[in-house]
Amino acid sequence: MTKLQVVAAVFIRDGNVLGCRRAPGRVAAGQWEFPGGKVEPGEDPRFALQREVAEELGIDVTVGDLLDRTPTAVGELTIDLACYGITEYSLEPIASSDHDALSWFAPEDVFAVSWAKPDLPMVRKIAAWRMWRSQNSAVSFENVDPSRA
Ligand SMILES: Nc1nc2c([nH]c(=O)n2[C@H]2C[C@H](O)[C@@H](COP(=O)(O)OP(=O)(O)OP(=O)(O)O)O2)c(=O)[nH]1
Repeated sequence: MTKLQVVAAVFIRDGNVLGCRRAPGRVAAGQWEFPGGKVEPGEDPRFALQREVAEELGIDVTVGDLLDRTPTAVGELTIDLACYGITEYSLEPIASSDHDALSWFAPEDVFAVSWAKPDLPMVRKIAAWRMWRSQNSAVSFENVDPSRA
């Protein structure tokens, strides 16, 4: 089975998380995911994520912690998806070359849309951040502890 190493960016703004809808004509069009893409052979995953985000969203980011890494079988492929928190970004993401919609989701609203299957472990963690936020005034990377999700 072919394994694809894919990296994805979890942006947080005011406690909301950025989701992107794959544009018509792309693999898995219409599904929601995080910005990112495939790691090239021999490439550092964090560097790959910076490169993909720059290509797709046209912005520079600082890549923080690995929040989730789960391999998922999708047809004949295994998607080895690693999701990293983005700690700083040069500009607000507003448009993407690969997506036809960008939206910020509160943790309690993440399941309002249909996510790509490999993204579900990360999305479940985000949904669990609601409990964490209810004990704290705001969610941010400074006070989200991924081990609690
Ligand atoms: N970018 C991204 N891809 C994801 C996610 N979840 C998921 O299953 N995928 C899948 C879709 C694709 O099969 C693969 C990544 O492909 P891509 O098309 O985004 O990557 P890329 O920009 O490097 O590809 P390409 O257009 O250069 O061929 O991983 C996700 O959250 N973000």
